[in-house]
Amino acid sequence: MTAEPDWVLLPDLASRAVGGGVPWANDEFFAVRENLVTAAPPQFQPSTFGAKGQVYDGWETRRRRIDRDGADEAIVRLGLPGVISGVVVDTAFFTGNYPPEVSVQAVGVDGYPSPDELCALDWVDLVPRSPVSGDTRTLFDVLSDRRFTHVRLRQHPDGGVARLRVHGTPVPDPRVIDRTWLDLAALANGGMISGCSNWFYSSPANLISPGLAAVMGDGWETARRRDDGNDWVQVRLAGHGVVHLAELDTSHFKGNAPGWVTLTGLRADGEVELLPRTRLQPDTCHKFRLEPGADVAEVRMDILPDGGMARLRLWGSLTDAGADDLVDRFTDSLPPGQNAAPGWVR
Ligand SMILES: NC(=O)NC(NC(N)=O)C(=O)[O-]
Repeated sequence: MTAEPDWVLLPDLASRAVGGGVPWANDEFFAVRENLVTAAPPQFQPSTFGAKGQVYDGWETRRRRIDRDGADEAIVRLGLPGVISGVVVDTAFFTGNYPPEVSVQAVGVDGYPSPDELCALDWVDLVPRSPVSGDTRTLFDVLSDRRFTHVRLRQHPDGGVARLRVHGTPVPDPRVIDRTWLDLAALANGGMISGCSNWFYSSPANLISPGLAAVMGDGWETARRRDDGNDWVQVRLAGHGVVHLAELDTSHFKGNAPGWVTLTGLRADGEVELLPRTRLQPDTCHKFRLEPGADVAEVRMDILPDGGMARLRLWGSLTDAGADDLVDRFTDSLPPGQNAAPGWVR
């Protein structure tokens, strides 16, 4: 098996789990476009026929009879706009009906465009027209430092794709962030997982995803440890900030919540204790007020000894340097010539 690129560990910016959607497709005769961004892996049961044909967990168009050199297309709205490092086109279970070729384009747009307005925009090529196989995940590297809000998948000429995964780094819009009180860990605010001891069952990015976890699989869960160590996860905050309140949510982890937790701030000049060893209860959202102290850019959560957690929220404020950094990340990812100097919401 060949190793996958590091970017597959970056969050899926298109996933429904982070608010992604599919506002438009030119055709979805056999299977609806929304399946493209379903967070769960695709499933298939043979010989399940609905009114239109075999049921597929993906987006599937009809067989073209005119314009057989044309393409079918679907537009995906990223739940987390950001810089894209790679896309995965997954044709799982599409065997006699996958597209021989796909291409992917993207656009970065302000506001809330309608499907008609999106179709009329100038799209940038991310993946040129490229071959794919049936029932296969095909990974495409993307080289761009621009912030995109929407992605368009084209199937040449028609067929079915189970999932489109768009991996990258969220770049929040500072004009709609309150720098005096925000969740410094949240993906939506520019927080990122920067290290993790173990993600056997589920991804640590779930910890800092939007909303509540609906089931245990929506959180982060490690394998059972059989040594004397402990599991941990590290979060690079939205920017340098001071954390005032930690929200540690063990919802759905009933027989496998950690026994205890600590929070440690990581600074260039060493470590600072944010939360001393504290007992946790299963299936409970804990809120702990922290002594506001040193500003930190990264926080490590140690769970003792192992287990799982649904969400980690670190509420606080950005320092001036942290706020400047967030604005720079946004302006640096705008297209050339577009130098919006965003004002802060206070
Ligand atoms: N057996 C099929 O999958 N046939 C067709 N697709 C569906 N969904 O029935 C087709 O023509 O691609």
